[in-house]
Amino acid sequence: MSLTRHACDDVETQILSLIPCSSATISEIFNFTACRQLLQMLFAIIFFHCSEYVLAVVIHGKNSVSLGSLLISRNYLLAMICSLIEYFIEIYFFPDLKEHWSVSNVGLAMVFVGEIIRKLAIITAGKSFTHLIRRYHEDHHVLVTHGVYKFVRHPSYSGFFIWSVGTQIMLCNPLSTLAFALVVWRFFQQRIPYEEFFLRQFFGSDYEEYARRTSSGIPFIK
Ligand SMILES: C[S@@+](CC[C@H](N)C(=O)[O-])C[C@H]1O[C@@H](n2cnc3c(N)ncnc32)[C@H](O)[C@@H]1O
Repeated sequence: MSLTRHACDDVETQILSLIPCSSATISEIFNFTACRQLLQMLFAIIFFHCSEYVLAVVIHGKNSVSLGSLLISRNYLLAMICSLIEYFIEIYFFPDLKEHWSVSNVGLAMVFVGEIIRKLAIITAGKSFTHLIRRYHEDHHVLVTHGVYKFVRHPSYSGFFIWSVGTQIMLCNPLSTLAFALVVWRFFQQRIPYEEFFLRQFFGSDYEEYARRTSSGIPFIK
């Protein structure tokens, strides 16, 4: 009986001795740097998705918009979760990596710039902008070549490219920065020719000429 009690006391002492240690570790992980970077990330994500949905409702009307306009896919969620896992592993094992504030601030600036370019594109294209690629021409779908579309053919994609890579630079996540750049680039490399196939069908030589004089807006994609 007294032996069992002794054993219990030992276990209790060991558990208690662990508590201050683990709370210190948690406060080390959630220091000022982590709180600021993770809050910035949270705001960037919430603002991006909510504003996509609100703009779609304002432009197309509530009845024509689904929750798909929040632009949250399974692969996107997976990518974001992986980037957070990278963040927590690195802040635990290499905390100094997250203290590169000049790098993180460049990422924050990219998030702002990317967001502005994307939203300018959506507002400029108005009803011609849909989250899903149109495969049939509709009367109100006109070729847009003014505003941000004067400078690049795919400003909303340029904006998203800058925004998404920016979120990872902001978190000082080297692996996810590289992975996001590659995956998002590959996604647009496949999507742009598909989208332009229909734009050429809808607008013929007008689109041909526009495409000839205007670059895509994504590096290494013609
Ligand atoms: C998700 S939006 C992307 C628009 C454009 N690629 C961009 O990055 O800003 C896709 C829809 O926009 C339409 N679209 C793309 N470029 C357009 C243009 N210059 N004028 C009119 N519609 C366009 C396509 O037909 C497609 O249905």
